[in-house]
Amino acid sequence: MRLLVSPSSIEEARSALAADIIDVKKPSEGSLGANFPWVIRAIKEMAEKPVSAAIGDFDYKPGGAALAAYGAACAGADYVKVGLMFDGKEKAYELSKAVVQAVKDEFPEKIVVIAAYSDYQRLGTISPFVAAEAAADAGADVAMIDTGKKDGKSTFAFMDADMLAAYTAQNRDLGVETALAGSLKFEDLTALKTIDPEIIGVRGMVCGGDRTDAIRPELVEKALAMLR
Ligand SMILES: O=C[C@H](O)COP(=O)(O)O
Repeated sequence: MRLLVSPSSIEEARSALAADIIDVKKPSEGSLGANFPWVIRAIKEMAEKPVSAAIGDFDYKPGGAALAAYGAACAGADYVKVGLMFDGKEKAYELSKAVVQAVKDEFPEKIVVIAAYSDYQRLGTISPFVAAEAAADAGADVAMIDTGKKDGKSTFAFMDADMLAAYTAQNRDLGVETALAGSLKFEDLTALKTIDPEIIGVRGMVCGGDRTDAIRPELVEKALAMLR
C-alpha cells in the first residue's frame, strides 16, 4: 500500500518527502483544489518521489478539466487527479476520457486518477462505484474516494469497511487501482490494511488531526511504519 500525503506548499512538501507519493494541492480551493503550476514544478524538482497534482473539484466541464490536467502533467505531475463534483455516469465518462486523452497523448506513462466523494449523497454527486466504472471505461488508472466537504467527518462516516472493501474489489475487477482518503485517522489504518487499497491518501492525520495545521514529518514516518 502506497502512502500519499498532501502538502499545500513547497515549504510544507519538505515535511512530506518520506511519503510514497507527494500530492500537491491547495486545500483552500476545495477538497481537490489545484495549486499553481510553479508549485507543482518546484515540488517535482525537490522530491525524488512520484508527484501527484489535484486539478480541482470539477463541475461537468470536460474542456476545462482536460486543459487543467494537461497543465499539471506539463508542470511535472506523475499523477493527475480530478474530482467529479457532479452526477451522471455518461458525463463522468466524458470528462474522464477528456482528462485521459489530455494527459496520455503526450505523456502515456503518467497516471490519471478519477476521484468521487464518499459523502456523495449529501453533495448530490456521483456514487464512487459508478464513477469508478466510468473511469475504467475511459482508460484512467486509479479510482479514488475522498470526502468532498472537509468538515472533519471521515470517509468511514459515509461508507463502512464492507463498502470500501467492495469498492476495492470492484476496481480490481475493472482493472483500476484504488485510492482511499477522507479525514482518515491513525486508528483507521488497521481496517484500511484489511481493505487493502493500492493507495491511501492523508493530510489531517499527519498534521496531528487538524488539516489546517502543518504536516509533521514524524507523523508521516509513523503512518509509513504502521502501513509496512
Ligand atoms: O488526497 C488526500 C487528501 O488530501 C486527504 O486529506 P484529509 O486526510 O485531510 O481528508
